[in-house]
Amino acid sequence: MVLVAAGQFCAKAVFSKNLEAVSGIITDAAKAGARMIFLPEASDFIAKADEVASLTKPLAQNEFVQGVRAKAKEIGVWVSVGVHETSSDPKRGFNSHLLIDSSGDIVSNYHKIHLFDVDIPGGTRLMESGTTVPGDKLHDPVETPAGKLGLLTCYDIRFPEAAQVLRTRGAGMLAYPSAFMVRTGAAHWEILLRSRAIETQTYVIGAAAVGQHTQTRVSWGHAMIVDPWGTVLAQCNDVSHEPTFCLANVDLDSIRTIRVQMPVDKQRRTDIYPTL
Ligand SMILES: O=C(O)CNC(=O)[C@H](CS)NC(=O)CCC(=O)C(=O)O
Repeated sequence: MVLVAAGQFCAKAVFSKNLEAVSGIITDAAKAGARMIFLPEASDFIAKADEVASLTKPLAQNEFVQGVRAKAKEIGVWVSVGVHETSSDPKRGFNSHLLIDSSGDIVSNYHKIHLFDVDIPGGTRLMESGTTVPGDKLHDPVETPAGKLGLLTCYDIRFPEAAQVLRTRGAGMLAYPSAFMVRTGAAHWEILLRSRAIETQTYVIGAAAVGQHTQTRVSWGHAMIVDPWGTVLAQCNDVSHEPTFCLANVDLDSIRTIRVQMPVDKQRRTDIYPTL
């Protein structure tokens, strides 16, 4: 059994404030026994669309990233965290999901492949591709203290193929650092996390941004940890938008048991539909 934490807080446009918030989450979750701490998408900052390009930095010059790496090393925990990162396009950066080990080293850096370009009349309009370059690959799952972890991000959760590919490559746990809209979050967030967990028979960790980031930007929160049976083991509430986290145990034996009892991965009809 390995205790892990899913964090929730409200990032704003100031890196140092966001670093303070996640440092508190990392310290307190580690004190509670967590060995891996998952933080939301865009934890370094969430700002108005026209401010994103000027705030986005190379990882080496991002004081938020350097601060989280130092904290992970100081406390001796692994951290998954979403941040912005410059690309070769001066106007648009990557939406990066970093996995940092307990030495403070970045052991994987996944660039979100599905961008949130959505226009719901009377609801959400957000064009992520205006500020972001899509990634072009999925990375192999990484061996961590809580087993093999596959990295995805937020809107990627609507594309079950990506989860399935990581499961096929050995993932026992999938992390989706997120900043879901309130409207889509209320309707879909928990169902999507639980669906991916049930289909892939993996733990699914949804660290989540919460609350009012800018005048027009609000996130749903409800950070949660789901087990391979689809049970919500832990979740943060949306009553307070203060930095917080929820905790649950990852049990590698339970993954094995469920996969033996219901061997969906061996029962795919790839004679009828394509292998991913
Ligand atoms: O770029 C940033 O600052 C942070 N990125 C995000 O918040 C991204 C892109 S706008 N949000 C989502 O993907 C929400 C998905 C969602 O809400 C859904 O799938 O329903």
